[in-house]
This record gives sequence, structure tokens and C-alpha cells, in this order.
Amino acid sequence: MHDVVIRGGLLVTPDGVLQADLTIEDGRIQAIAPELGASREVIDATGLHVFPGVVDAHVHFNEPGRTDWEGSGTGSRALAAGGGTAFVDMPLNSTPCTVNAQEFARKQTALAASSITDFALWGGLVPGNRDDLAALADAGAVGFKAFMADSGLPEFPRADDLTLFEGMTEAARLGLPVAVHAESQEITAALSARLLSGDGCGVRDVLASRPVIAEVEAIARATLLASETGARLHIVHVSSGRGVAVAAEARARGVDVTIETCPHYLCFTTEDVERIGVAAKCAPPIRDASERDALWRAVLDGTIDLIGSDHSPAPPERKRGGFARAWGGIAGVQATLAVLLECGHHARGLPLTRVASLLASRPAARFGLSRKGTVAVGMDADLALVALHETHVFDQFLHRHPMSPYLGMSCRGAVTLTIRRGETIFADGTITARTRGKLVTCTR
Ligand SMILES: NC(=O)N[C@H]1NC(=O)NC1=O
Ligand SMILES: [Zn+2]
Repeated sequence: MHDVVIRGGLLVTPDGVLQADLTIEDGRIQAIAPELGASREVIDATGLHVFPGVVDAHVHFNEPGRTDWEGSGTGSRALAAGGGTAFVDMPLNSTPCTVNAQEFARKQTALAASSITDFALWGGLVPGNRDDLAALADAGAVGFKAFMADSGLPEFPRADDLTLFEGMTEAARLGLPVAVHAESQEITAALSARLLSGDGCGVRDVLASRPVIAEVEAIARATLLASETGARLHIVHVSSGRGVAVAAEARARGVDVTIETCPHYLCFTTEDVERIGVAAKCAPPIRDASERDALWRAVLDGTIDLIGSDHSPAPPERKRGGFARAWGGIAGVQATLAVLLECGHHARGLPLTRVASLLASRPAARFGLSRKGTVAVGMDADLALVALHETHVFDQFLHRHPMSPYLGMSCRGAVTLTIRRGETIFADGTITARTRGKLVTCTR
């Protein structure tokens, strides 16, 4: 007898959407076939779509050290409520940052105690820690994250060009990707200083202080360094069509580069930021409709590889003091799948198999999470059951602070059940997890 059978669902597999039963044994998908036999637990998925659980490759759960901003307990619950089963935590905004093996172990212990989803960890690449990268790789880090512009937190200094060059050389030797926050320091720092010393501190002024060229220039430089060093490169949260184009041109020349964007760049425009305010402040900033539409074209034609939330909340006091001084970072970890279903599938015809690849199989494959991200026999039974045509209104979130630009938004596509390694961790609006998530190490 199997542990669990999911009956009659529409499975979103790499080969297409098929109606079939799915059995789970020891936390893995054991069989997929039209009709499978008896089991201890039956989940009726008639009329529901069965997606691979979201693998969010870009979150800041800030644990240890800054759990008043977020924590992996609250963050992972929000992720699970949105159909997520694993996340990859950034090396900041936890303190101390994950820049050596000791801090990696500390974060692993903290997350294993509080996260209800599985998790993997990014190491950080900062000036002076090149000799720590090998031990981070041995501990199971998926890669190394660097900021090309100020990170907003002094304890995670930005990587100058030499740090990037030497770090990428080492990352190439280790076979792991370097992820870059690609914005020009020269342009953004000078314009930010001019902004804060001047009179115009409105939303439009702040957005103009981080122009598209700052992103384009940094992406071009990062791809040049990756080409020179042979490093695998991942550009996080690309916010402009030209940014995507520059990365894609490098890929066409043979650079191993992947492109990530976030739901907020696909869902909102400058007008929305003016309407919503600080909840929609982030860096790089949300841009005008032409950039949003260019990003959608790149999602639809497959140029953009994957989508992460860049969930980066802060307590309410950090969101006060005017738009220019408020913390840049968006709380969105619970919304990703629903936003992609509403704005991508329903509104723009994005196939469900592509939703699954952007949110689960591509991030898992790129970052070496070998048993994650795909509805297929032998993979971890990480699944999200979705009522595709049911309208869901985001009226509350499970992350620590309620502020989010998605509050009040209505999406077709409601997550009814989330299963992590065979255990139902979210059902009908309630967290049901009994056990904790585990570290997933990168298979190099
Ligand atoms: N430190 C941090 O989380 N920064 C993030 N916030 C944001 O808006 N963009 C980022 O890179
Ligand atoms: Zn981030």
C-alpha cells in the first residue's frame, strides 16, 4: 500500500498537463498513472491542477539576527500558503551574513529549527572572503551572491570589480554560479546623493535615481567578467527589457548566464508605485509599462529563465520617513504563483508548463537541487494543488509584516493544498505542517 495517492488531478509535468493519479512513498513521487491502487491517505484532486511546489530561489528571511524583519518560521509559512515547498535564502539580511562556513552552519541550524519548507542557502561574495568560498561550496551553498551597488546594509559591502573578477575565477573553479545584483554603483550612488541633498524626493524622483542604464551597464560588465573567468552567472531581479537583452546577447556569445525577474516587475508600473507607495519600493525600481511589457515578452519567449520573489520585508518603522528614505524591498513570497497564474496564464496565455518551469524546475536545475522542482517519478513529492479558475483575494499574508503591494489584489488561481516531501503543510487556508524542512545541498 502507498503512503498517499493524489487522485484525478491535472498534473503539470514537463511533458504537458495530464490527468492522472500520483502516489507518494517515503516522501518521493513513486508512480504516475491513470488509476493507481489503495493507499493509507487519499487526496481528491478532481478539478485541481497539481503543480510542482514553488522553489523560490531569491528570498531574504533574515534569520539569524534580524527576525524582527522576517524569519524563516513566518517566511516559510507564507511561502507554503502560496504553494511553495523550498526557498534559497540570500546571504543577507541575516546577521552575521552568510560569508563563511561557520555562518552557513549557524544559518542552517536556525532554519532547520523553524522552517516548514525545505531550504537551500546562497553564500555571499564580498571583499575579502575569496578564501571562504571553497568551504561554503563544500557546505552545500548553491552559489555566491554579490552586490554591484550598495546593498543597503553596511555589513554586506558591495563587490568592486576586482572582488568580482577574483570571486568569479574561484566560483568557476568550484563550478558554482555567481549571482549579481546588477546596478552601477557610480550612477546610483551619485544620483541617490543628489536626490537626498535636493528638494525633489517624490516617487518619480526616487525612481529616476536608479535609471535603466545603471542596470544595463552593470549587466554588461558582469557578463564581461563571466566571459573572462568562465564563471556561471545569474542576474537576479532584472527589471528592464534592455537589461534582459544585454544578458541574452552575452548568452548568445556563449556566456553561461541565466536571467531572473520578479513578479513585481511583471505586475506593477510606475503609476502603481505612486498609488501604493513604500510597499512597492525596491531596487532596481519598478518601471514604466513599456519595460513591464518587454519583460513579459522575454518571459513568454523563454529568454527569462526563472522568477524569484526577492521577498525582502522590513518592519513598519523602516518603511516610514518618506519614499526616498524608506527601506527598499518588497514582501511578496506568498504571491508568486498566483500572480503568474493571473497575469501570465490567464491574461497573457503563458502555458502552465512554463509557469512550472519558471517557478520550480528551472530554479531547481540551475542551482543543483536535483530532486526538486518537477512532477515526475523519483522526485521529492513537493506539490501545490491549485483551483485554477477560483478567484483568490490577498487579504492577509503569513509573513511577519502585513505590508505588501499585493494586498487587496485578486488573482484567478487559488492554492488549496501544499505538500512537502509527502507531508501536507498547508490545507484550505491553514498551516498543517508537523515536521520541519531540511537543508537541500547543491549537487555540483
Ligand atoms: N538587502 C536587500 O534585501 N535588498 C533588496 N531589496 C531590494 O529592493 N532590492 C534588493 O536587492
Ligand atoms: Zn534580494
